[in-house]
Amino acid sequence: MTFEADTERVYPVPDEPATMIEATLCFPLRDVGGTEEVLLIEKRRGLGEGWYNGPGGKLEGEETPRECAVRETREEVGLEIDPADLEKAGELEFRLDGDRHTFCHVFRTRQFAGEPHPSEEAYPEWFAVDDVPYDRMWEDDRLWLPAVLEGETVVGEFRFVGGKPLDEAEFAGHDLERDVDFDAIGRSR
Ligand SMILES: CNc1ncnc2c1ncn2[C@@H]1O[C@H](COP(=O)(O)OP(=O)(O)OP(=O)(O)O)[C@@H](O)[C@H]1O
Repeated sequence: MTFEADTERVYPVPDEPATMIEATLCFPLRDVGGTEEVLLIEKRRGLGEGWYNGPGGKLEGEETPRECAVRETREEVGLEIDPADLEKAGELEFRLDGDRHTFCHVFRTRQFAGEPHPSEEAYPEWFAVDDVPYDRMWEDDRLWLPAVLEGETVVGEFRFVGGKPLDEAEFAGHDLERDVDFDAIGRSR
């Protein structure tokens, strides 16, 4: 539920459902003999099944986005990350038929321990950053992920239409801002 303040009272905005999902994506990066690589997962179940994405998922309980990204990366591919080593790289809002559907915090890191291994939910695979399989990913990824992999920051809104589920909806438009200083606006958590 979101609220809008006027001078006298605070009231709910009727067209914003209370069900918006808050989620994370995490992109581990490494250098192999001068080639920059990113760890993606092939999602084996749930939303976006069969597509590549970063490790990630929905916030649970009282955890912060950073804690969620660490937990999801551990659960999905077995890498251990210190939350302080995650760099906030983006905030993405996915809208479905005009309603806010998912708000996603994007992180990247070069510091992690362990070797990625498959889980029930995900099959991990390293890709050169200039050979990312955008044709097997969410349609919006090609619009913001290249910037994230180049070390930039992004804030974007991506609009889908055509009813649920989100991964069967049609991509209809977007707005994207680059070079956002998340520390300066107090949004690096
Ligand atoms: C619309 N365009 C999109 N583009 C890129 N990424 C998108 C996305 N829409 C959702 N995502 C991400 O997909 C993951 C699903 O979350 P995830 O918790 O794995 O969902 P799933 O339905 O499988 O639920 P479980 O928690 O496994 O039960 C989560 O990181 C979320 O940010």
